[in-house]
Amino acid sequence: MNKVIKIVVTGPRGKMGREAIRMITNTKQFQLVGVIDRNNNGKGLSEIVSMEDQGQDCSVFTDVNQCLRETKPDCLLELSVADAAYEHALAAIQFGVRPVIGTTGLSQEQLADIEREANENKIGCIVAPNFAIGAVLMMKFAEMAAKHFPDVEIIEMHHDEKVDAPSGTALKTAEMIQRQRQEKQQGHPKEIEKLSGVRGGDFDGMKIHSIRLPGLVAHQQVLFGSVGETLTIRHDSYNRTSFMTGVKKAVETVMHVDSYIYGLENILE
Ligand SMILES: NC(=O)C1=CN([C@@H]2O[C@H](COP(=O)(O)OP(=O)(O)OC[C@H]3O[C@@H](n4cnc5c(N)ncnc54)[C@H](O)[C@@H]3O)[C@@H](O)[C@H]2O)C=CC1
Ligand SMILES: O=C(O)C1=N[C@H](C(=O)O)C[C@H](O)C1
Repeated sequence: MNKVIKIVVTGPRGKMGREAIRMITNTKQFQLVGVIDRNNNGKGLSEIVSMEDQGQDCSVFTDVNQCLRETKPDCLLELSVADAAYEHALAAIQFGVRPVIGTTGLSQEQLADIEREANENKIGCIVAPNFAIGAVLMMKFAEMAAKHFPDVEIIEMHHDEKVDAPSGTALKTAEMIQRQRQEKQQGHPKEIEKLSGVRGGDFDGMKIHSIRLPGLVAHQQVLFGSVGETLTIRHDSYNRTSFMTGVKKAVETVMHVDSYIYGLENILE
């Protein structure tokens, strides 16, 4: 029989945190042993979130070190904000706890530190800018298309509570396209922005456009253009349950690896 995986969730009052707690509670081989919240140290989880459809209560911590010392988890599921995620991930690795990081907005330097610490300490760590299987396929398809279509623009659309722009998914998509695409500065060489920022952010000559509106969840279009044709690859997450298959897969997988992995595509068969 498989061993039960003991999990600490960060950001338990957040949109992803609440969904993840529901998934963990409904998964036999997972056990929620603690949560890390910005406030509410010493309270019970049931005092800070509605536990209607959830069976497992646990303690709330604000200090990551105290939480890891007292709860002794196998995995830290990070779903809060970038700077806290960095601190939580490094602390987890020091305690021998495997981080699964869904939080986006971490800098390249922060990710490089986490990668180095995980690899030096031989602790499995998975960073997944998007846990939705369809989003991972969208990125892979975009990477394939980029070999044939060097002209590309990325439009990502999210709810207006999102703090980081561009999204982690858009950045990861651009990185994957960059691996295949011939170097190219797109658009007219003498292009003039008459309104600042109107052509979007520049990633190695590719443009990324970020849209924020109430009503949206998480959506992205990758548009390729060539002579007389365009190709559009689009993914939509309509709710946060869409991310849970990937979260589950990442938590199960991180228990069997001893190094840093960036991107869910690297663990899907
Ligand atoms: N990888 C993926 O598939 C997905 C990633 N995300 C990312 O996950 C993160 C969370 O997203 P949401 O749940 O939508 O945001 P949210 O704003 O609803 O929740 C974030 C929570 O983190 C908490 N928090 C802030 N500082 C903290 C700290 N120091 N310690 C513990 N908790 C702290 C906040 O109080 C809040 O409850 C974001 O970075 C988002 O981009 C979101 C959806 C999918
Ligand atoms: O904040 C969100 O909502 C999401 N964040 C991730 C990102 O930045 O790519 C994943 C998904 O797009 C939802």
